[in-house]
Amino acid sequence: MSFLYHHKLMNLCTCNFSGSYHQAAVTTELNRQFNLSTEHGQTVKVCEIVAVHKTEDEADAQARKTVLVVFAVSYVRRTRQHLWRCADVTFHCADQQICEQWVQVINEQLSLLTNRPKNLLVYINPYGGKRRGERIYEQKVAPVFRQAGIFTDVIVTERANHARDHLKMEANLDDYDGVVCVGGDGMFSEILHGLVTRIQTDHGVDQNQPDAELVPCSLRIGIIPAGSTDCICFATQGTNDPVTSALHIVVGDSQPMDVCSVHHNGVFLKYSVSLLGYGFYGDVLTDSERNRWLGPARYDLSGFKTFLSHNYYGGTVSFLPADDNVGHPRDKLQCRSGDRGWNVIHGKFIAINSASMSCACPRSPKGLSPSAHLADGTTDLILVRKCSRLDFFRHLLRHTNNDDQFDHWFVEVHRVRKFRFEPWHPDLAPLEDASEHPESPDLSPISSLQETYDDRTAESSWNCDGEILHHTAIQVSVQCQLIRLFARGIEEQQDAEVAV
Ligand SMILES: Nc1ncnc2c1ncn2[C@@H]1O[C@H](COP(=O)(O)OP(=O)(O)OP(=O)(O)O)[C@@H](O)[C@H]1O
Ligand SMILES: CCCCCCCCCCCCC/C=C/[C@@H](O)[C@H](CO)NC(=O)CCCCC
Ligand SMILES: [Ca+2]
Repeated sequence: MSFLYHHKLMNLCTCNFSGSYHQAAVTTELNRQFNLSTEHGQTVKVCEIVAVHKTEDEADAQARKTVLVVFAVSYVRRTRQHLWRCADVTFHCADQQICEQWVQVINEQLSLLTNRPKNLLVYINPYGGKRRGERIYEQKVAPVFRQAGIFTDVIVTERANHARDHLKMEANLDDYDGVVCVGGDGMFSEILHGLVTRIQTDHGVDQNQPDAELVPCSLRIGIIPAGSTDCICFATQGTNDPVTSALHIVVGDSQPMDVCSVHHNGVFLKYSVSLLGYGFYGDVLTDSERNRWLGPARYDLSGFKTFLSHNYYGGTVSFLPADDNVGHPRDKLQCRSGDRGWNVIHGKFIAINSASMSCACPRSPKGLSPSAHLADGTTDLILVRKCSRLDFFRHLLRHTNNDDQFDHWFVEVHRVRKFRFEPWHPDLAPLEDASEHPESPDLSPISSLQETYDDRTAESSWNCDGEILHHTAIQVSVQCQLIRLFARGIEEQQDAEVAV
């Protein structure tokens, strides 16, 4: 369709619109993004149109005692805090033919947007979060997909790992443009494992090889949040709202994302995209699994209990820093036993967290590592050393306000490509904890093995995106941009339009 033809059609339209609601003053761009603008100064990009359809405005026709031809454009309207809504703008015109031409042209323009999915495979976890997955999908998401003309095959899972196994072994992936997960981070993890494992199997890649070059997934994943934390959704969209997610899927957004592969002695354990946490977050998760019946509140209860128990764990962390992070001013680390770029730290830690994305969620809107990037091939390794309860409380509190949670003597953060962790075993424990912070008043160097023996026998577990890992000694490697989501990262707030 040529620019001239557009232009002619638009002129015709401006002449013929009745203008009762919105005048159609139209501007054009050559790159498929011709805009519809209303008298309110609002602009609708074609790439943000959900659907267009002819309708009848009977009430208005009766009031005016005339037959009006009407077409409605449903489009993405940005409201507050990254929320997207589907809004309608209605155009009236007296001429049936012009109206049909408009609908046809807009539909033609939409069909040129090849990034939009047409067929989706949807998995719903009916037991995630507050057990509202099915209702959320039927009431809020399915109508948006229907409106956008997207075909769906829907599977409501019957057991844990149903979705993972179906993707791994049964699903005919060629039939779909994407997979949609209705649930929380645990459900996302199932989809991730099913999809990544299937692709590697199809390409003959052995996931047990920590250095294997994994094949990226061509299918994008959409997340309809219906879980307890929904951190992957929140951190990639800025909100955990089902309609917003559905609209990001409809417009065909694409956000590449890093995935960490976790191995134990050369055996593949799990993938992680958000948090790998040993100590505090591992203990919170272990305790919370006993109280699943409490729903999302289980994390608050277990968080409180774990905070009170104030455990710390001995271990050795080794990591390979990302190139551009060498010499970071916040880096309090002096390289000890460097081995081809690896740094080694022995210590006692309240928490060891690896955040491959910000991990923003409603509990902590800026997340565990606010400036972590989604697709840069790195993960932020946060080491929280043994400190007083009050200090740890201050650190936690800073996740909820604007203060810098890394600005404590007992916290250090490194942007890394790989890391390893080895818990201390009594027979292997070093004689001295060489990495204790010298400025710390309550951390005098430990001189006797006996004094620390009890600490060193205790082990925590790893929280891997909300799942417990059954090994504590792990090797982690970031796989740059292994998957893509139907998301676009968090938009700058000034780009958002306020509702008219
Ligand atoms: N039909 C099912 N019956 C029981 N468990 C299921 C079923 N389908 C999926 N699961 C499991 O439920 C677990 C929790 O699901 P989900 O992540 O959706 O919710 P959540 O744990 O409440 O939220 P979050 O992970 O965001 O904290 C997942 O580990 C998933 O494997
Ligand atoms: C004094 C008030 C202090 C409040 C401090 C709050 C700090 C919250 C940081 C939240 C970080 C969430 C990281 C995301 C982890 C998810 O992969 C995982 C699965 O859904 N959720 C949890 O493990 C659940 C983790 C829940 C932790 C409480
Ligand atoms: Ca990253």
